[in-house]
This record gives sequence, C-alpha cells and structure tokens, in this order.
Amino acid sequence: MRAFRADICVIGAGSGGLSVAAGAAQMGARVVLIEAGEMGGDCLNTGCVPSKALIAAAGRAQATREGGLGVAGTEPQVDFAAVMAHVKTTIAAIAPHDSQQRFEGLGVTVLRDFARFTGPDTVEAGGTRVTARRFVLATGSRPLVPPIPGLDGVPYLTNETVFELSELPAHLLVLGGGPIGIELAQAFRRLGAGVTVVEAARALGREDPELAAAVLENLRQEGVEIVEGARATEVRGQAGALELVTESGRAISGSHLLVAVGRQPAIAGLGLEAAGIATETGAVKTGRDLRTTNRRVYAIGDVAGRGAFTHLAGYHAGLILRPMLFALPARLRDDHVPRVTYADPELAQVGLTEAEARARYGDGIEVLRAPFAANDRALAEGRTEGLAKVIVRRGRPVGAGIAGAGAGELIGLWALALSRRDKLSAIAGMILPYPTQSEVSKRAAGAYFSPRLFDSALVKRVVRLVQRRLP
Ligand SMILES: Cc1cc2nc3c(=O)[nH]c(=O)nc-3n(C[C@H](O)[C@H](O)[C@H](O)COP(=O)(O)OP(=O)(O)OC[C@H]3O[C@@H](n4cnc5c(N)ncnc54)[C@H](O)[C@@H]3O)c2cc1C
Ligand SMILES: NC(=O)c1ccc[n+]([C@@H]2O[C@H](COP(=O)([O-])OP(=O)(O)OC[C@H]3O[C@@H](n4cnc5c(N)ncnc54)[C@H](O)[C@@H]3O)[C@@H](O)[C@H]2O)c1
Repeated sequence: MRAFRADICVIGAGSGGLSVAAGAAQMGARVVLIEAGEMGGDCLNTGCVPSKALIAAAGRAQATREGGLGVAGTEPQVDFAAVMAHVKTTIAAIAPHDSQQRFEGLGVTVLRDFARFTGPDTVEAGGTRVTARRFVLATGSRPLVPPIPGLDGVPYLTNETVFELSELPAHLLVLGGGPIGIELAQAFRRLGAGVTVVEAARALGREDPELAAAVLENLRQEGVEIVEGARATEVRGQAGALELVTESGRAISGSHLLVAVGRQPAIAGLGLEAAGIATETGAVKTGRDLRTTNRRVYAIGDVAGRGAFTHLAGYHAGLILRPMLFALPARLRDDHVPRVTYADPELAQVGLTEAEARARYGDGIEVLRAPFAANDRALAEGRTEGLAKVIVRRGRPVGAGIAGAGAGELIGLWALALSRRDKLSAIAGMILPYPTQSEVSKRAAGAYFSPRLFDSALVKRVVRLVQRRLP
C-alpha cells in the first residue's frame, strides 16, 4: 500500500471539501483530497446546478404560456431532450472550476477512491494510506429513502436520477413537499407534466406560513396538485402506473415517482468508530468549532447535520481554515445563514421566522410587512404577488423573509444586516435606486419608523415648538 503524509486530508470534493482544499493549498498547506464519485459533489452534479438549470427552462416555458402585459401567451413547444441538454451543458460549463485538473494545478493531491478511517489519524482510499495532522469530513448527504411498504418494489426517482430522465413524465408524483419537492414539482409542471405533491404535514413546512402560502398558491394556480396532511404509507403498481396510498386510504396515481423526503448524512462505510468519531441523530457530532469527538477531525456541510446548503458548506469551510492553518479559534454562528426555495415566486429567509422569534422572545418583537403590491417596479412588471416580512427586536432585525419575484437576490441585504447585527435604521437610511424591487426591504424597515414619527404626539409638539421659533 502506498503511504502518503499530508497536513490536511479532505474527504469529499463537494461544496465544502473543495473550498477547504482550495483555501488550504493556496495558503501553503499540503493537502490531499479524496473523492469517491464525481468532482463537485451533489450541488454541481445532482443538486443546485441541474435543478436551477431545469427551473430556468421551465420559467421560459411558463413565460411563453402566460404572456401578459399586453402580450398574448401561447402554449410553448417544449423539447424535453433539449431542456435536459441545457441541464447537462450548464453542469459542464461549471465543472472545470471543480475539476481534478484545477485542484492539482493548485497543488492538491487528488485521490479518486472511497475513503475510510482505519485509525484516529489514518485514512485508506484504494491503494493509498493517508496520515494527516488534520482531517475534514465533507462527505455530504444522500437522499433519504423511507421504509414505505412497496417502495422498494417499484421504480422511483431521487435527485440522483431525476436529471437523467430522457422523456417528460406524463404524471409525476412527488413524495415530500420540502424545497426539493416543491422546486421540481413546479418545474416539471411548467414543462408540461401533470404533477401531484403528497406531503405528510404542511408543504414548505419549515417556512413562515404566510410566505409559503404566496408560493404554494401560485403552484396550485399553475396546476400542481398539492395534497397536504397526507402521509404516504404504501406504494403500489409498476413502471408507468404507480399509486401512492396515504394514511387515510386515498390512492393517488401517476406515471413516475420522485422521492424527496429529506436527506441522510453520508457516513456509511466511513469507519467512524475506528477514528473515535461519534454521531448524533444520524449526522457527525460536532461542537461549535465544527470539531468532531476526534479533535483532529472536522466535519462540515451536509454531513454535520446543521443544514443542507452549498453556501453553508462554504461558510463552514472558511471557518475551519482559521484553526487548521493558523491555530486561531473559530466559532460557528447560525443566526445569519440565508436559505432560498427557488420556486416562482421565490421564498427567501434569513434569521428567525415570526414563529421562531415568538417562541424565543415572546411578545418582545415587532413584525413589519411590505407587500410587493405596493412596490412601483413590481406593479410595472406585473409581479405583485408576495411580501417582505421583517422581525425586529429592540430596533434590530432578527429575521427577514421574502416571498416574491427575485426574493433570493433581495435577501442578500438582510443577510448582511443580520451578519453585522445592524440596526434597522441602517436599512431605512439607505438610498436605493427607484424603481427597484429592493425598495420593498426599505419599505419594510420604514414601517418600523413611520408610526414612531408620524403617530407621535411628542414629535408633533416638538415640530410645532421649533416652527414657532424658526425665523
Ligand atoms: C435537488 C437539490 C437541489 C439543491 N439546491 C440547492 C440550492 O439551490 N442551494 C443550496 O445552497 N443548496 C442546494 N442543495 C443542497 C446542496 O447541494 C448541498 O447542501 C451541498 O452540496 C452540500 O455540500 P457538501 O460539501 O456537504 O456535500 P456534497 O456536495 O454532497 O459533496 C460530498 C462529496 O463527498 C463524496 N464522498 C462521500 N463519501 C465519501 C467517501 N467515503 N470517500 C470519498 N468521497 C466521498 C461524494 O461523492 C460527494 O462528491 C440542493 C440539494 C439537492 C439534492
Ligand atoms: N434551494 C435550496 O437551497 C435547496 C433546494 C433543495 C434542497 N435543499 C436542501 O436539501 C434539504 C432536503 O430537502 P427535501 O425537500 O428533500 O427535504 P425536507 O426535509 O425539507 O422536506 C421533506 C418533506 O417530506 C415530508 N415527508 C416525509 N415523509 C413523508 C411521507 N411518508 N409522506 C409524505 N410526506 C412525507 C416531510 O413532512 C417534509 O415536509 C433541504 O432541507 C435543503 O436544506 C436546498
């Protein structure tokens, strides 16, 4: 067996692992990066990138269908194979950035094998034994496939196979109304498939219900059937004719089934016990410094079970470079991590939702709202659905959510404000170009100050006093 010694051994070349490897190598560390599958991980190959490419094509189809603002809509001619070619082209355009060649160019040693720990400071991958000062577990997550009777006897899709489809499903059953289910349900519907989402509880259940409603209403209007409060307890049928049976006994039929009921951290076969790495509720257990129970080993991204977002994995990566390279302390914050569901309209959130803020602070919060229907640009664009909702405590935003066109772009402002722990006056005092949708955020912030200025007897008294004395 070949022996290799490194400063840092990174397992998994996805969003988190690549960021660590690139940063550490460029700052002088000797890095080995081990990847069992495709370079780029879930996000590039089976997650963010293909889903957003598919969503973009579906958006074109819908815009053609809807027309509007005086332009007649017409039923689009969707060439599904060409749409999937766009998905593949997008992956191929981004792939060089994550490629083995690029990383080797940065000085990283890349091993293309499955890695497993054989001891507290040793990993084996193929024919190589790697010992290192520090290890980074960045193995991501896999689709959770629930033990529903009948599921293992029928063909089903997950995010790992759905982007391989060559023909548009006649009727897609989507099991799970989380972000994956909702994004893909709308995309397939817009491309011409019949779609039914079967959700055990509430669709987009993690989100503020008021914001989620704006999104789900649009999906329903577009013809996506969303069946909520319906736990699937059985799957029946065969390829092309499937049935999901819910707890109440209702059978819902479709031609294809997409399973999107969550993720499970990828820890199988990693030999965590050999390295003394503990797990907790299925994820690798870490402290606020992202260290595992083996002090040499960090866990970042999906495998750490603290959320499943590419930007979160990237944040984790940046954080652990401090202690690994410079022996400086690092401590995780999670109050400023944004998330976006890329349905149309988009739903974006950073910090606490209203319900989370009430649970933490009781009545010590104020809730500000600004509807897109009162935004001049939104009116001109004919995109007036949705609202911005900001939760304020003692003059500072502790959460902001936006449902509306381009919400994913608009949330950036609030992500900055929350990360800096800015006061709301910073947003209200900002000058924004007119007319832009971003003014919806300023309007929400303004809603905090308006009553304090315009409904205050004291302010009125002061103004009258000053006016009497002014020359
Ligand atoms: C359909 C879908 C859409 C998504 N859309 C978004 C989005 O729009 N925005 C967003 O922020 N997030 C999105 N996500 C989530 C995002 O893809 C993940 O959060 C992100 O990829 C996690 O990065 P990671 O580095 O933790 O793991 P990954 O990117 O999954 O990388 C882990 C890598 O480790 C490798 N590996 C695993 N075990 C081993 C081993 N033992 N040895 C060697 N290699 C191993 C895997 O092959 C993989 O390449 C989406 C996910 C899905 C499924
Ligand atoms: N835009 C993004 O950033 C983006 C997009 C997709 C995924 N992701 C990440 O991936 C994660 C996983 O997404 P997801 O949508 O697979 O999972 P999820 O956990 O967010 O949602 C799964 C849904 O499935 C439902 N469910 C579970 N068992 C069921 C059953 N038997 N019958 C009916 N419904 C059932 C749950 O109630 C839940 O609402 C997300 O939480 C997110 O972190 C991010």
